[in-house]
Amino acid sequence: MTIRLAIGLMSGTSMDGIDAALVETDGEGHVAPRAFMFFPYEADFRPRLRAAMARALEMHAPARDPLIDAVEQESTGLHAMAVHRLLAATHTRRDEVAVIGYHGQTIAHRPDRRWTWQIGDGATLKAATRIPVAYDFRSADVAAGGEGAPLAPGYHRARSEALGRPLGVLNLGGVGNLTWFAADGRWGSFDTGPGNALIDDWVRTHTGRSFDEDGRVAASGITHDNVLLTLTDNPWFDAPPPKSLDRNAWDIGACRGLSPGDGAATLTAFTAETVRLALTHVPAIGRLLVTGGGRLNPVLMAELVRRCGVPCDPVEAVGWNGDALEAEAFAWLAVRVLDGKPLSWPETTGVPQPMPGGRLA
Ligand SMILES: Nc1ncnc2c1ncn2[C@@H]1O[C@H](COP(=O)(O)OP(=O)(O)OP(=O)(O)O)[C@@H](O)[C@H]1O
Ligand SMILES: CC(=O)N[C@H]1[C@@H]2OC[C@@H](O2)[C@@H](O)[C@@H]1O[C@H](C)C(=O)O
Repeated sequence: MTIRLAIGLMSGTSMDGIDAALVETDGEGHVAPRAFMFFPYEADFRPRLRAAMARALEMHAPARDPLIDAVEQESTGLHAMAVHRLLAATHTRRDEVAVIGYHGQTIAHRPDRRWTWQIGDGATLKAATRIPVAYDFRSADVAAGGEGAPLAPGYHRARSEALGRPLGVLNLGGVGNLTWFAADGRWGSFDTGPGNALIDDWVRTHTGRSFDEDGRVAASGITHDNVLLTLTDNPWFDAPPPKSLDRNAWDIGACRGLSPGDGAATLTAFTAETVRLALTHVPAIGRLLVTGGGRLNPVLMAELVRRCGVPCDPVEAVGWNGDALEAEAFAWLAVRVLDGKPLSWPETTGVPQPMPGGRLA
């Protein structure tokens, strides 16, 4: 097994910025995270990104578009800067890094139409950093009939091997996704529903802040069970996995007319309820380790425990870094791209066979 140094870059569906992780790994069970940095997007970049997303969702299939092209070039430049700053902060020479795993920014995800669209120009990032770049991680899976997401589960499996089973790893980013490991060795993954996306959208619309810091807005309100029922009364939750979601699959319309606090409380309860519904599709998992920004929201965590009826701990409880985990996953996946190994499995995305993927610049 070749052990390499890799950088993972994840700019997730929360659109808050770029997560950058430096990891030493063989793309299997050897994983030594070395460093993590977060580069928040400037406030004026986020509306441009949202506009690119809105444009992409109107399209029948990915196509060149001046607005999207401009946002892509800007985003690629920001990722190049993130790499340079990570290298400088960790005193790492670029020739020590075997590969960058460049996820890119998902602007639309339509596996039903057999496409998924992450903007980010791998060739430009390679030219700017002079490090090989693995990118376009999801297309091969979707083209083969998989969901194209989630892709971090292989990394969750590699990291959790020593932790025992059963176990669930829940990522609460913009969208939520669950990786489950049963006591008998079975495993699987799928998207659970909105993570923080609706809470963020509501709080931005009603308070102007970009997210509900420490769940304070939600804590000031009460959950409207009738609205919660409307939100959960959706056949998507009954559908068995595999399944995945576009960030904008749901919107905050059902909460129209509620006070800021009540809307935030109801949407926070909704996110937790979607996880309870997700658990009805999998064997008993015993414990949930929670990663992603949602683990920092105490109202959401309390709702999770109450509704799911299992202990829910931030991944820090087992020594992982919940801000870095998904970026680390793309470093690990990039090393697997170099080695031509599968990135997804029938259990994780529903792809017919274990599926290599990604492109190399
Ligand atoms: N202190 C906090 N209190 C409440 N919510 C928080 C806090 N910190 C972060 N968050 C939430 O976490 C979100 C960011 O989560 P994360 O960084 O995991 O998203 P992401 O990288 O876009 O994820 P993904 O790609 O998995 O969708 C923020 O938009 C916010 O909603
Ligand atoms: C299409 C896309 O970008 N999906 C993301 C999104 O954010 C969370 C959830 O939806 C997950 O399916 C995926 O990201 C994680 C990191 C993954 O692929 O594992």
